[in-house]
Amino acid sequence: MTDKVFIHELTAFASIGAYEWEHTIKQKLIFNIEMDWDFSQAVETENLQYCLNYAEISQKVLDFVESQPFKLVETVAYKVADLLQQQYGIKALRIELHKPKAVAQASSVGVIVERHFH
Ligand SMILES: Nc1nc2c(c(=O)[nH]1)N=C([C@H](O)[C@@H](O)CO)CN2
Repeated sequence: MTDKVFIHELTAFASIGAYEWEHTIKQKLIFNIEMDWDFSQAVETENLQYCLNYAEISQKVLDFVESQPFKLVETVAYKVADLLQQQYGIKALRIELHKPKAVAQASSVGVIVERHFH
């Protein structure tokens, strides 16, 4: 059995792009994040302290992504995965990162990173 906490369509405005002109603007990045987490202690105690707090993680990701420039979406996805693993001890996660305006003819483009740390 695997329990998961998810965050869908978390939207950041970031300095992101491979080209110099992209760093004169902010662009939208949208995250779908899924994180493995055993719910049993939280369910036994009904205590938020044993949860993977989706509100706290959402803010952590936004603060990280919006506070510094990045060139590639791959880098953002890798660094967010590392951040979540290191700060919360998440054992497995999946990050889907969209840069929706990057290709005019596509509704969205981006990358998917999956990690299994155990
Ligand atoms: N795989 C990737 N392809 C592209 C990226 C990227 O980060 N990863 N970035 C760009 C440009 O920044 C683009 O979004 C702006 O035109 C192109 N391809």
